[in-house]
Amino acid sequence: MRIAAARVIVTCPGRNFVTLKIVTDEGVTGVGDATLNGREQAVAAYLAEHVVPVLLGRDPARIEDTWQALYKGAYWRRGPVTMSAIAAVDTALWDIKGKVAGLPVYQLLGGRCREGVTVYGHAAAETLDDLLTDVARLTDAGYRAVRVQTAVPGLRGTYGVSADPRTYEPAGSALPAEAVWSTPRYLAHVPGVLARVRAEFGPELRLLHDAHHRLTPIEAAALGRDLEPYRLTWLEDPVPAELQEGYRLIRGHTTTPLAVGEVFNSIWDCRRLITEQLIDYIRTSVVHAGGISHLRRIFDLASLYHVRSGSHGATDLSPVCLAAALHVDLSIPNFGLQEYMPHTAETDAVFPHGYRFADGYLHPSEEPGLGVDIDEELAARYPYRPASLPLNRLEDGTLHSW
Ligand SMILES: O=C(O)C(=O)C[C@H](O)[C@H](O)CO
Repeated sequence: MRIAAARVIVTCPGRNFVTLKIVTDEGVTGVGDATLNGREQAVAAYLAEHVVPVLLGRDPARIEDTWQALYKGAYWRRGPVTMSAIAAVDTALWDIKGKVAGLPVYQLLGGRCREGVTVYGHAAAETLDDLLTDVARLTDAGYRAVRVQTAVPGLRGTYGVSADPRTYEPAGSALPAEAVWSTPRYLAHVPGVLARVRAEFGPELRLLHDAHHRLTPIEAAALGRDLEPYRLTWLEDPVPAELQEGYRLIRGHTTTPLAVGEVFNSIWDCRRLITEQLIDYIRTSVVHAGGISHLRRIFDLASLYHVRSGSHGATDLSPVCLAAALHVDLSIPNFGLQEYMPHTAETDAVFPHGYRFADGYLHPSEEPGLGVDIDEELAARYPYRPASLPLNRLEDGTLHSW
């Protein structure tokens, strides 16, 4: 069997997604997500110009060899654009392999390690009372783990809080919108929020919080300490992760578990944090960390060091990525949690899929392959719309991490 065609499909059913569809000379197809929020066209061009020509005529069964060819063959290794493009190819080839074998991909990865994939949902609101209502919405729906974000009084545009709590769309305008940030206000506000949610919902509900790369290590250490009484499952992205020594400093001061990795692209970004046991959850995703093959490699390394998976799963990762993530989640020994934000009805229609949510768990499709596809005709009705992630400024105007 040979790869006969590979199509790059950019569509915007409410938000932009980039999908690669590989077609073999025997008519078997596979799909892979290549969406990089706010930089979609860079990956689309990388795929169309530099990857598709290399794929044509290759044996689709040679997944690892193709991965190595794209990684080593570029010479310019790693980075989000390259690794998202490689991810799309890798994911599509696993999809094809599953279809050819007549098995869901998780069976090819070693089979089930659990009955379902525990997911966490997102509760977010402007006020504490509305937040409690939103957490209740999720627990009523069966979620066992909830990420909790609120607006910080006095600040415009706090991360994670949108007008409609059921949607999360940070890339809301063609050019970057600007939000305002104050670490002192945030640090004064958040512990009270978690205290109230814990008091209201009791000890069983797993609670998470995302600082979204905004703190310094010592600020994060103080927050981690303040949050200890509320027994978080994790504090996410406490500091920008370029300076990984920062995690040692945080670790030295708090037992609040730490999660990071959604912006990481390769095992090399994760190695130190994992092998020095500076984190508890690694949040790399299929789409941004080189596909199913490379994600497995990262999670295998993590398993040696008591680090569990906690894959990124915001709505800017397409249903193709989520479907693939579930096959990985089901088959690894050190699964932790999977992030889950349901996509809109328009997105779900463009990406028909067989995964389903029940009682706090997601279950992958039992169809051969990944159990997800793209309806190309429908996708063509939603042309690309430029959309940028926001900027964040301190109250005095200084640019800060968003
Ligand atoms: O899901 C999360 O934890 C995020 O932080 C989501 C990111 O802001 C989002 O994927 C950026 O595109």
